[in-house]
Amino acid sequence: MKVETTPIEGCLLVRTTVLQDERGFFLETYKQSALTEALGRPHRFAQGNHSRSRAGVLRGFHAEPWDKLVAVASGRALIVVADPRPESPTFGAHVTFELGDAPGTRDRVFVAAGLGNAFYCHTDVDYLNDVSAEFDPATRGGFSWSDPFIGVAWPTEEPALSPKDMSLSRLSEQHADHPAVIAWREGRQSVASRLA
Ligand SMILES: Cc1cn([C@H]2C[C@H](O)[C@@H](COP(=O)(O)OP(=O)(O)O[C@H]3O[C@@H](C)C(=O)[C@@H](O)[C@H]3O)O2)c(=O)[nH]c1=O
Repeated sequence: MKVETTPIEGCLLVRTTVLQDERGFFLETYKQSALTEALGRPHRFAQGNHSRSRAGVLRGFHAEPWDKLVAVASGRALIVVADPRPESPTFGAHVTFELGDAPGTRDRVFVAAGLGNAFYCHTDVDYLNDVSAEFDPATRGGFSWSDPFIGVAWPTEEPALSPKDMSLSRLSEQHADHPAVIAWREGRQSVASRLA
């Protein structure tokens, strides 16, 4: 298992090694020591979640005050992690991963508390996530999947969304006075350049 950093601090790619044999495969889903070393801080998981979605569903962006380790157990999904932390040098930027059945991978994505994540289902999808705190609806945050300030190249402009996700406001509205939002609005700086 190899844990790789990404341009967004707190978003890690947990590269798994898939061991195939005549029965199928085996893989380790995470190792506390490898994650702790890559994160530079201790972590623990307190709850496990499993959702099933049909093809064309998009869930997110959800920004929650707990760490998450996400995976696609079956089907294939586009996983997107965006940075809504106003003090972060990568505020508004995003990274993407294709997880699940080939051409996706069996890797996992670690999403630190405070980041936002979303996924789009290319097929029917079983999505797993371990989280570092028990669910508390009062502390959940989120922002719109379709904010041009974030600029995700989603596979469709008309995904199936929950009413809650449909009603989320844009990050660029939540932080309308942020210098990066102003620069983007005035056409002076693209958000993608914040990853450089
Ligand atoms: C997240 C969660 C939801 N629920 C309930 C609330 C609601 O009645 C039902 C469905 O909730 P939601 O519509 O918010 O579920 P969903 O949109 O699937 O939320 C998930 O989105 C993806 C992107 C993630 O990464 C997850 O961590 C989680 O935020 O399940 C729990 O009971 N426990 C939980 O931990």
